[in-house]
Amino acid sequence: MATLFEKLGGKDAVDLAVDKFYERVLNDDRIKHFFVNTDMKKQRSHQKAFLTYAFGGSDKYDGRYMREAHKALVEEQGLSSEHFDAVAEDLMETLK
Ligand code: HEM
Repeated sequence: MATLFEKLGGKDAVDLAVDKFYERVLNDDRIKHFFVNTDMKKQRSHQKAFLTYAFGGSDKYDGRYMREAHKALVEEQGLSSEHFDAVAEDLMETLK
């Protein structure tokens, strides 16, 4: 049976969606400040690996766990659910 990853269009589709998504995030005044010290080349590649894994396109993900990856942002920069909602909205707009 085709995986969700294949149904969504595979690598090309995920790559394009992630690139467009971060373009939108970095222009979003509600959340762009969280990314000022982030290496966006690495970030895009981590996110592609994570989504490929989440959609069933690979069976391993070597990146950090989500809680660990965002711990300092929560504790030191006040990352909260309102920022999550902004990210979710940007993702929905990207996929329209
Ligand atoms: C469903 C929600 C989210 C997912 C799936 C997600 C996914 C990821 C992944 C895969 C990484 C890379 C982990 C690694 O380095 O191994 C990461 C890092 C990061 N995320 Fe998220 N994220 C989410 C929500 C958010 C939100 C709401 C924000 C802030 C508005 C955010 C800001 C960041 C930043 C700034 C980093 C890089 C941290 C660093 O530079 O070390 N994320 N995220």
